Amino acid sequence: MALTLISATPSPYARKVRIMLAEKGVQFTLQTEVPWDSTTKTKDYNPLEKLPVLIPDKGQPVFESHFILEWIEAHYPEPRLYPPTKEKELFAKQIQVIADGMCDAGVLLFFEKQREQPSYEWQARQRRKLEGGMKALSGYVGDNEFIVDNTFGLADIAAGSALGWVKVRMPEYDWQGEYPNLKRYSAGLEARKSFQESVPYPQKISDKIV
Ligand SMILES: N[C@@H](CCC(=O)N[C@@H](CS(=O)(=O)O)C(=O)NCC(=O)O)C(=O)O
Repeated sequence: MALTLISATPSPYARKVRIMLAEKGVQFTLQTEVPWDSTTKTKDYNPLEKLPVLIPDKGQPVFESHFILEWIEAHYPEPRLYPPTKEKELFAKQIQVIADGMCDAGVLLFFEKQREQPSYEWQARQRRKLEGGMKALSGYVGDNEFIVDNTFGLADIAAGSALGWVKVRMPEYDWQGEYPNLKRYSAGLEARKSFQESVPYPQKISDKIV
């Protein structure tokens, strides 16, 4: 089955998908876009007009990153990247909720800063969510190399992608100084080939969006 992934250079959500496909050795075509520009093709495949979108050459487009990862694990089960028991799988998914939520808050913060009259209160609210998530991740990582059973998997893909995104998109946020264990954890993940092949970087947005 041929796969195409609609992605964007800074996208932490798309990076999760790129990392999982790479860790499973699944070949795919990377279609890099700016989802905020009128040139994007996302609306042709996702009624919510968001990337990532995974497009199999047979069947329906798959969208929403956490669902795309489940779809990949179901169709390409080896090597397993979801924990072996339901309880541990649910725990890994809860870590993904925290990681994705940090990115959601960070994205809202990023665009709020570009408004003609940014709301201080709204920025403070989003920053609290980001910082709260960071503290929670630090607690879950502890002194381990990986979060669930100290085995690389879904939780690390999600947490690692979120940390990599904050590092690029919010260089002023010194989470690595505040949480040395997260600095160590993130560096360990970024050394993996799947992470090295998908390092995020800013995109140029042409259209006015906020
Ligand atoms: N919950 C979604 C979030 C995806 C998302 O917000 N994607 C952004 C691009 S990026 O933030 O990942 O770079 C997008 O397409 N935004 C366009 C839009 O929201 O209209 C997921 O996990 O896939």
